[in-house]
Amino acid sequence: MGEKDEKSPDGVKYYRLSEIEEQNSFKSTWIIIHNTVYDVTKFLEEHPGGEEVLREQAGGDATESFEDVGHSTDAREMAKDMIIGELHPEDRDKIAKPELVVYLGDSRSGSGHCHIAVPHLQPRERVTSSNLSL
Ligand code: HEM
Repeated sequence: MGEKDEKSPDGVKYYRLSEIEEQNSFKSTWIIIHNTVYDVTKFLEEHPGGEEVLREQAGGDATESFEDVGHSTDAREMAKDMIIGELHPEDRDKIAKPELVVYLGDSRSGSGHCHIAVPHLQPRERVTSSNLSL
């Protein structure tokens, strides 16, 4: 069945983003965290953070919200049981967001801002005032 049955060399199931986006209902709720696909349908009611926050991310990329909460090691272990596969490599760019947007005011133009998006920085490499030299 073509793309739907694609597997990586080590047998991991790949899902296309379009398939994942359809799993956003009570019957089936999938979320993506770090390109891994989780089926959280049965976990919704048990989630200590509530089912609403998971629903909001249903069918899409929840990496940022998941990391913003600072989930415990226990939570990460729990999540492993819900893994059903991975986001297809060709679709990964579609959910990649710039990690940092720098706003530089330009007093000469007077018209406001210069936006520089810096893509593909991993969270642990997030630029802070201590390692950013302007
Ligand atoms: C498979 C995915 C997930 C698992 C297994 C999981 C599990 C947990 C667990 C065990 C806790 C209790 C605190 C801790 O141990 O860190 C928790 C708290 C929380 N989770 Fe998740 N979570 C998941 C995804 C998410 C996502 C995607 C969001 C946001 C959209 C989220 C939002 C929260 C919030 C806000 C709390 C804090 C509740 C509080 O401190 O009162 N979680 N989660």
